[in-house]
Amino acid sequence: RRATPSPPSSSRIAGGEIHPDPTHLSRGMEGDDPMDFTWTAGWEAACVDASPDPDPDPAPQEAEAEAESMILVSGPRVAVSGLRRADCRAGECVLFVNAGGCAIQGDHPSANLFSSDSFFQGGESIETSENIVQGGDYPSLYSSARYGDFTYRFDGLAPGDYYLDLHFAEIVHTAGPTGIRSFDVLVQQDKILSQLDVFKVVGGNRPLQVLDIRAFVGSNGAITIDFKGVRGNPMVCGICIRKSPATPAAKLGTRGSGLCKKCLTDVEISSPIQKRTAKLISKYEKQIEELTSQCNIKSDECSMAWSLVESTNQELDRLKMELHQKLVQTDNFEQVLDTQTDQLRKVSQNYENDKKLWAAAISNLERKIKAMKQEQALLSLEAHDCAHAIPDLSKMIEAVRALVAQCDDLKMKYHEEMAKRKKLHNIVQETKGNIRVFCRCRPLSKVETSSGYKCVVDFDGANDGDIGIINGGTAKKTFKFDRVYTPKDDQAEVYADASPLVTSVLDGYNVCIFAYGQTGTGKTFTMEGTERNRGVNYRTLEELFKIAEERKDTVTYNISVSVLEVYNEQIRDLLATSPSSKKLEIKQAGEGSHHVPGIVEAKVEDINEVWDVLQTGSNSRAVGSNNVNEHSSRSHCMLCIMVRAKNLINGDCTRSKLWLVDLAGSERLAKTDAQGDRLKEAQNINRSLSALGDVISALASRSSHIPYRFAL
Ligand SMILES: Nc1ncnc2c1ncn2[C@@H]1O[C@H](COP(=O)(O)OP(=O)(O)OP(=O)(O)O)[C@@H](O)[C@H]1O
Repeated sequence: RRATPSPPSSSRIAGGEIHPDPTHLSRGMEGDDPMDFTWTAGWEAACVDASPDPDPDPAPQEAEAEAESMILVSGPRVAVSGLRRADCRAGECVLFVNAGGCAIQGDHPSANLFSSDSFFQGGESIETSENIVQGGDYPSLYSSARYGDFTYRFDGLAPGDYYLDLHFAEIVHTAGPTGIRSFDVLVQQDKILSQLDVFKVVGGNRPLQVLDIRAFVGSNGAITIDFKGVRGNPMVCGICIRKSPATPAAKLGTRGSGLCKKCLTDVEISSPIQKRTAKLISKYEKQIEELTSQCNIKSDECSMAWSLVESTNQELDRLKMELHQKLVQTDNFEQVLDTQTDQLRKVSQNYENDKKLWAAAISNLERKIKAMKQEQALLSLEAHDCAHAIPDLSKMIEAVRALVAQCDDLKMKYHEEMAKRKKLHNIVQETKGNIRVFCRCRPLSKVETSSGYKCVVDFDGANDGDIGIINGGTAKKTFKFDRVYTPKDDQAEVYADASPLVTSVLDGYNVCIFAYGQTGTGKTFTMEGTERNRGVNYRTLEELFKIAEERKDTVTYNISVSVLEVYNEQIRDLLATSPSSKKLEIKQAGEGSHHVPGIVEAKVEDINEVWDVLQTGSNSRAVGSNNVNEHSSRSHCMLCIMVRAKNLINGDCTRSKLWLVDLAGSERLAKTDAQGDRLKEAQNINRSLSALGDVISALASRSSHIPYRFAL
């Protein structure tokens, strides 16, 4: 009958609990001798009765060697037969557990030989009724086993060195095959058996002992034995814990003796086990030698292989470097290629555009050539006709030359005539009088008319230059002028008499036009006028530019303008953008010629610039008010036009000035009721006008002394 691991019958399989025997262990721990267990009596008896196996069946050495190859540590030995009485060393034994089974009594009923299965955790108990071959003196030990993944933990042990004996038998897969079950065994967590395959070593229903496994118990007083399946479940039949004898097992030295670990002396070894151990050692030493020589060969091979690897790595590094350089070169080439591709694309585009343009140009040229050919054909015909007319052409050329000569002669005569005209024009002006006085009477203003004022001027003799002042019904008082303008005469008529003087200025003569009269009589209106009704100033400059334009082929003119104001005998530059601390003064440059050093001379190119200049001057002019005329100016405003002329034919240069003056009001002091600053202003105005009158009188009477200085 074969044992089966599952499902076991309740009577034959116990659950996986820890079942320490407190009685045994407490007694063992409490007593002075830890081996003083009741069940050890059975062992003692067994030892006494022990007798050599009459028919020992020595295990094949191959099987032992096979089992030893699974032992990872030095020291343990293998027995391929069951436990015999002769092997029992009761003096050393602390505990013998019948794994998976119950307690077994020895020859003395009072003492157990093996304790029942306890101290385990996990696994199941199994047993078999089949015969255990080579089962030794206690085959029932191998009829039961703990089966599965399980652990044994033995507590309460005195610290020190112990030996463990493990008893195995394959009682489940008794017919194999090899490798159906293999497992590891760890003692105190150190693996001592690796992939133990009991069937492989001894076959089914045969005992296998692994003896003398060393274990050290520390202060925790415990030994743990872990069984871990590699393939299938592990199983164990018995565990024996033995106290290490006082003299520990010595390492074998020479054949038949061992080296004591404590005293390092040779100890005689005579037991068959020790002999076998020595044999194994010799065998392993040979194997070690062989392995060492193989290892050396392999080391040399490794060394060579390593050198090869190193040289290969160096070559690999070199190749990597080369590859990197090639990649960099490739990148550079790609960039250059991209740039050149772009350039090529642009060139290609330009080429296409140029091609189109050239095609259009060629087409255009072809059309033109065609037209020119037609024209050339016509011209050929005309040329043919002209060839006949060449004699007439020569005559014509002669005639043109004669005309050119005649033109040059006429041109010379024209200039001579122009010079004469200029001279005669100015003689005429002088004949009219170097000093001419015109009188203009303005119309009554609306305020004056609505206030009931009446005109007291008689214009009956106006055409002859006479005006009469009707004075309260008595005989009228008559005054004579070079010309009288009635209120009906407009600005253009007033300017008509000033116009010839402009020609004189451009011919190089100095001219002065000024307006004189009481406040509010129309001086400013006459000289400046308004934007819609321009006065003498604007019209004069307009005429200047007009004549200059007419003469531009023969004379170039350079015209500049200054505007100044005389107020309270102080000169102020009305074109200066910022007030100057320097006092301006009139200097006499020659007889009848004056200038003001430092004054702004604004160069004007056309009449629009002139108007801007006149407006600037007009805005800057000092204006106040008094009770005669609210907007009357109390300063003399003087506009000076400087003309520089260059005759392009004969190179003559002239400089001349035209003064256009708007004098301050000439009313009498008593009539203005002026006081304070206004009185001072009026006094200065009257004094300057009086000096001007003296100059004019002296000029008119051709006096040898002209009192210019007082008038300055
Ligand atoms: N011929 C005219 N026709 C119409 N209105 C005129 C004429 N002359 C002057 N006036 C007007 O008379 C007023 C005074 O003229 P204006 O200011 O020219 O006098 P003024 O002599 O310059 O005075 P002041 O001495 O105070 O400068 C202005 O309103 C002006 O428009």
